[in-house]
Amino acid sequence: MTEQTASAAGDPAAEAAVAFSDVRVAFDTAGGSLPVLDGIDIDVADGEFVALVGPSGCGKSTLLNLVAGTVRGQQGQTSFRGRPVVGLNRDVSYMTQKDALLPWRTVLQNAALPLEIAGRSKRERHEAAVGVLDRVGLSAFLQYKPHQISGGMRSRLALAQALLSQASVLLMDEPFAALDALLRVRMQQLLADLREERGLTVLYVTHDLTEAIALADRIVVFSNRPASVREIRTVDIPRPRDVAATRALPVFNELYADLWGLLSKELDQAALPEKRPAT
Ligand SMILES: Nc1ncnc2c1ncn2[C@@H]1O[C@H](COP(=O)(O)OP(=O)(O)OP(=O)(O)O)[C@@H](O)[C@H]1O
Repeated sequence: MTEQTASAAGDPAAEAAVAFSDVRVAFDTAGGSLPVLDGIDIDVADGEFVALVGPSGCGKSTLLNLVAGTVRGQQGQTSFRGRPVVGLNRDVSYMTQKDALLPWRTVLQNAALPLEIAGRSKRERHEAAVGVLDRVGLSAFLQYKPHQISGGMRSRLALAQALLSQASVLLMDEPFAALDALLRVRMQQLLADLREERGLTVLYVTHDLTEAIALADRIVVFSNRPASVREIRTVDIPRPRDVAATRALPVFNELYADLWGLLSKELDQAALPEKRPAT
């Protein structure tokens, strides 16, 4: 299952929706230069779902920021559909850890925003937004403002917004972390279904290995910061998937144990200095 290159098949450069080539990123901080990404090489094929897992703070969100064009590396290249990302990338939909809902707009108006920006008619916007809000379970809250709904509802609204954008590439940073277990599985299923329907490419950061296995075609495991690609695993579960049912598959347990072992090793290494006996 291990792959040395991150391309799914064939010529990666020709197929890649997103490509990181020897990307290095360091941030200037009060304490000096903080190396975050260390020579990242990953190709994400068009229509592929790639989950990014790794220790907290290793640089996963930074990787999404490179694709969104809000961060630039000091070395290497991040490409989007064959072209280097040099400024804000408006061809992706980015669901960040903190939602960007407009407080003065209703749930319906927030959801429809991407369609408004795309110049769709009022009627078209309304119909599409109502349909997706229904699928995320918010149809009873169309006229509410963001501060009037719960954290979990806000993240479902942010998901609706992302799904209503016409972008074919979704960047998702722990999008379902605020949801309870049952709702999380339902939203994962919705994402999996829409991904099949629309052939979406998804780059998905998560700390939840269950979620990574249930949704992804491949899972990239990162090292501690500065992050390098530790391993890439292919998820050999046929699609379309019934998200909840994936957990009962033998391959699920095997992969979970494998990923858990890889991540535990990283955490152990990060903890090494504290493990040394006091002298
Ligand atoms: N703009 C910035 N300026 C300075 N440091 C930054 C900046 N953005 C991120 N960092 C630092 O870079 C490191 C990696 O951050 P990042 O958010 O990419 O990690 P992550 O793997 O997504 O973390 P988590 O899993 O906890 O969400 C962290 O130490 C963070 O403090």
